[in-house]
Amino acid sequence: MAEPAQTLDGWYSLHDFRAMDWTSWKMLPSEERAAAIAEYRRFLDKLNTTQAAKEGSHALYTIVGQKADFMMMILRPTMEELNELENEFNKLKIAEFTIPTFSYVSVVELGNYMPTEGDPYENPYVQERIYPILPKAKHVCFYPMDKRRQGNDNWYMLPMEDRRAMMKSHGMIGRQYAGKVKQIITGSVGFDDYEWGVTLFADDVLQFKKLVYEMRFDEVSARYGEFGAFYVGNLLEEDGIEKFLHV
Ligand code: VOV
Repeated sequence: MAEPAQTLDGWYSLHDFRAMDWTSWKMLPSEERAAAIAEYRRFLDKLNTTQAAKEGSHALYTIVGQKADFMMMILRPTMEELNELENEFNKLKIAEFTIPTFSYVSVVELGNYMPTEGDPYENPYVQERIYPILPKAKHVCFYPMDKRRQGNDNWYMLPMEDRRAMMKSHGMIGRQYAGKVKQIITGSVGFDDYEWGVTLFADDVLQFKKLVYEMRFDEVSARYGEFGAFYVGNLLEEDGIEKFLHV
């Protein structure tokens, strides 16, 4: 049996994609719409308080294309907290006008392909990576992915040294995008339908295409990567919520 990679696991993650039911939303009297927006903003204020205390993080993006209208990504120390927040959102007035289109449950993960010194959970670099405060980047890109397990191309049958060498090459490509793209890799084996969620943040949306394309030529993606649906979106600042929901 090949040696499994050890993972360092941080905050639990929920990506929640919603479409808006604009027709019903438009039919709501304007004062009720305003009250629903105010209630949603109070919910976001609560998330902001948690984030300021570094007890979790969240991000809000509009989604381009028909797969969804917006996405909330929420990070919390426990799965229970994620579930509570999901239910809390679903009980808000605004949720009555949203249609869930996709969700993804995972946990922020760092592998041991690039070893660190000492107790990794005490390492400030590791802590920053597995308990990340999500950046206010202008754009987000999310997709789930697997490593292939087919015939001769079975990632999980490869010796550790081979996988480590390939992950090193992967990391070298990624490093060229330092300062342009921030990646958060969340592990979802046992939690959701793919093995990882890839969430990328960038101010220049074109960098997603350049990075993902370049990685397609790298062995670990070219030979072993299998991908789910891609979502791309634009930052929804809290003071932009009213404009987004204006009808
Ligand atoms: C922004 C760039 C960037 C950088 C710097 C980067 C670096 C690294 C390093 C150093 C490591 C290994 C250690 C660890 O942290 O686990 C990883 C790990 C991983 N990556 Fe990555 N990755 C990037 C970016 C990046 C992208 C764009 C993708 C999607 C692949 C594609 O083709 O679309 C990806 C995937 C992953 C995955 C699924 C894992 C876990 C694989 C496993 O088998 O465990 N990743 N990644």
